[in-house]
Amino acid sequence: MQNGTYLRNGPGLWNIGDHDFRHLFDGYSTLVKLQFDGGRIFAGHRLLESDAYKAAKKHNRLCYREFSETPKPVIINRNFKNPFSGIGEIVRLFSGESLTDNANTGVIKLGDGRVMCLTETQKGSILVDHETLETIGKFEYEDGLSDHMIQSAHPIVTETEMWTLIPDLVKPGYRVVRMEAGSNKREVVGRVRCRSGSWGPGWVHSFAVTENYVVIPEMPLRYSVKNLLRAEPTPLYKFEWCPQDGAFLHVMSKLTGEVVASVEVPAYVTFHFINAYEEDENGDGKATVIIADCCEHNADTRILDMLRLHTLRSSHGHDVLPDARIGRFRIPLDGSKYGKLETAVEAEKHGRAMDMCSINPLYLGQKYRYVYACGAKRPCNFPNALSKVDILEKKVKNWHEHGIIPSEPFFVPRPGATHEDDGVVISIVSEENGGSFAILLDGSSFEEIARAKFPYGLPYGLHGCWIPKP
Ligand SMILES: CC(=O)/C=C/C=C(C)/C=C/C1=C(C)CCCC1(C)C
Ligand SMILES: CC(/C=C/C=O)=C\C=C\C=O
Ligand SMILES: [Fe+2]
Repeated sequence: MQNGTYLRNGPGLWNIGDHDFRHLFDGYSTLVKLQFDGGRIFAGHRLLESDAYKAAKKHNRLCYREFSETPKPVIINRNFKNPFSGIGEIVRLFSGESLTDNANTGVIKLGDGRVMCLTETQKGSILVDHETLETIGKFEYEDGLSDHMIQSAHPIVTETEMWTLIPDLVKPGYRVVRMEAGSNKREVVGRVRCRSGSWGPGWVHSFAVTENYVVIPEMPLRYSVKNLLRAEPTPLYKFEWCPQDGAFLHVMSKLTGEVVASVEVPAYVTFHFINAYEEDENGDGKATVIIADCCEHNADTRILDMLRLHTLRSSHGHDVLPDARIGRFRIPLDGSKYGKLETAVEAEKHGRAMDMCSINPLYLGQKYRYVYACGAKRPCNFPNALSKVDILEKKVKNWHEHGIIPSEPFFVPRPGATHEDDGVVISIVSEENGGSFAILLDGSSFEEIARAKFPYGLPYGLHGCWIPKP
C-alpha cells in the first residue's frame, strides 16, 4: 500500500447537554484519519471545531439549525411575549444566520492541496489540517455567491478544478459553478431553471459529470418552504415529495453553460450519483446519449426517515431496510423529451441495498465498469456488507461478517495500475460488541488484505478522501 492518508468525515457526536439528536445527519462532524506509512497504519480522530459545535459546547445546548433539529428560543422572561419573534426566526433562517456550519458530510482534497470538510450549507465549508486534524477555519468564498446559503454536499474535484451546484430557492433552479484549483472564487458557468411548477427546487445532495457535461438532477423530493420554517421535523424533514410535478434531469455543457438536454424521467430518490459518461451510438465521435448511474431508492422516500437514530437503534435485527438498486439513466442528446431509468444490475445480488458508493477516480466521467458500495446481507435495518459491482458483466462480490456495519468502501488506485480495479478498498467497520476496525480489501478479488483493530469503537461515518504522501 502506498503511503498517504485516508481521511473520513461523518457525524460522530449525537448529543449535547441532556438533549439527544434525532437524525443520523444531525451529529457533530468527527474526522477519522488512517495514515499509511511504510506498511503500518496510524489512526486518529478529532471533532471538527465548527461554530455550531463550539457554541453547543459553550452553552451546553443546540444553538444552530441542524439537518432535523431547530434550537429552541431562549426564554428570558416568561411573561414577555415578543410579538415579532416569529418574524425574527424567518429572518434568521433566510439570512442564513441560524443555519449550521457543522460540516459533517464529506471531506475533499482540492487540487491545490487544501483539505475541506463540507455539508449542504455553504458556511459549512471548513478547512482542516489532515495530519493534526486541526480545524484551520472557514473556507472564505470570494465570489458573492454565498448569499444562496446552500450547496451540493458532493462537489466534484480534480487536480485542476472543482464543480458544484448551488440551488436557488427563490427562483427554483441550480447554478452550476466551477472553481479553479488555488482560487477561492467560483464562477457561474450556467443556470438551469426547474421544470416543475413547485415552489422549491429538487434536493441535490450530489450530481454527476461527464467529460463535457454536467448532469443536474431535479428530483421530486423538493425543498419545502413550509417544512423549512417548521420547528418540529416532518417525516421528510425540510423536503416534500411531489411526484405529480415530474422528475427531471438536465444536461449542461461545461464549456458554454448551455443546457443541451432536459428530460423527464420516472420518479427517483437518490442521495448519491455514482458516475456518468457520454456514449457515441453512431460511432462518429459525437455523443448521442449520456449514461448517469446513481444509488436509487426505488422512488421511495422512507430511507430518509429510516436514518432517524431511534429507528436505527431500535430496529436492529429486523429486516426493515427499504430496497435500493443501481439506477441507470439514459439521457438522449437529440432533443427527446424523455429519458429512461433502468436497474443496472439485479438488486438481489447486493442484498437490495445500495449506497455510499465509490469508483476508481481515474474513471470519473468516463465509461467505467466497477462500483464499490455498501450493500446488504439480509435481514438488516442498515447496509451491512460491502459490494463490488461489475456493471458490465452484471456480477457482484460481497464482503460481510456477522454483526458488522461498514462505512463507505473507498477505492484507491494502485499507482501505475492498468486495470480499473487494480487498487485497494478502504472501509472503517463497526462491530456488534462496540469495537471497530479498518479493513483493506483487494480491489480486484475483493478479498481481505489486512485489518487494523482500533482500541475503541468509532461511530458510523459518511464520506472520505485519499491524500497521497508527496
Ligand atoms: C449529513 C448529510 O448528508 C446532510 C446534511 C444536511 C444538512 C446539514 C442540511 C441542512 C439544511 C438546513 C439546516 C436548513 C436548510 C435546508 C438544509 C440544507 C436541508
Ligand atoms: C447514510 C446514507 C446517506 C448519507 C449521505 O451522505 C444513506 C444510507 C442509505 C441506506 O441504504
Ligand atoms: Fe453523501
